Amino acid sequence: MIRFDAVTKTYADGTRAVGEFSLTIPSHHATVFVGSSGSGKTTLLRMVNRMVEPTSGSVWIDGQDVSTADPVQLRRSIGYVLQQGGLLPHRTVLDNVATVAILNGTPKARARALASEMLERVGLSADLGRRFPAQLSGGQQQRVGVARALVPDPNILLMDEPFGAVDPIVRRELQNELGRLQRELGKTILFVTHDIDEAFRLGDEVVVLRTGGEIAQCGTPADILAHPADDFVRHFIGADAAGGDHEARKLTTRDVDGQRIVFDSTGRPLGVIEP
Ligand SMILES: Nc1ncnc2c1ncn2[C@@H]1O[C@H](COP(=O)(O)OP(=O)(O)OP(=O)(O)O)[C@@H](O)[C@H]1O
Repeated sequence: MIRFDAVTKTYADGTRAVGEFSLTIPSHHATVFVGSSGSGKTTLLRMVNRMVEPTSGSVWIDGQDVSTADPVQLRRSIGYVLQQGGLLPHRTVLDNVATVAILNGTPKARARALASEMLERVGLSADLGRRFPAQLSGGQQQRVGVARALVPDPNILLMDEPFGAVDPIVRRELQNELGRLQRELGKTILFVTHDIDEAFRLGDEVVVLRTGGEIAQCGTPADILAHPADDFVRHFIGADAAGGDHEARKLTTRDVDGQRIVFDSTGRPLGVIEP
């Protein structure tokens, strides 16, 4: 469980990125922070592994205040996947994936075996492990980023727009794979995106943020779709006919063969909401 307790963040230049933010994130679920650029999503995510220190307030993981944890240990115990993979360019893919396990004290051979297994698990063949990151496609690099984060078997996985830089088809594939992995592994995932469709597809719980890290609405995708809290949320999820940034669409849900399907205004199915 991750708990944000009245955290705020004002950067050195005076930018108030997060007002006062409190939220409990349940274990073994995927929680998605979604909001437009500058709403404070990344700032909040990075408070969890202390890459950003709150100006006031605290973040707790399973009852421990993270400000009392050793930051290096903390970061090694939490998986972190970034938009631009963050892979080490001069190390092979296999070594990239094995690195954190080695740093955590796993013997090299064992770490490499784990890395190889994890590459397969994220849908990459073992022989890709011998390549260097630049010899992979963007989608493959993101899979490597996910594998690398999972090798130390962290309880928590932080994902900051991990699929933002790949084309829509690959993006959809990666989302599906992550959904599958999550069903298998049951990690506590905190995922940041500005894409509401991605948020609804991946989140058990979705937190819609306004500027300053203010929570506009928090709930399951079905709750938010069925009962948007206000005009801001209605607009953000594209459910208002006025459109704005999003293509105008009215979303509806319908139960089909025991599954809850989301449809757009033209009747096109957008996806299935997991029960
Ligand atoms: N190091 C920094 N110094 C000053 N201001 C910052 C810093 N990092 C972020 N900010 C500002 O804080 C606010 C929140 O930024 P943050 O990156 O958390 O938002 P975000 O919702 O993740 O945005 P994006 O989707 O564009 O990544 C923005 O106004 C941003 O310009």
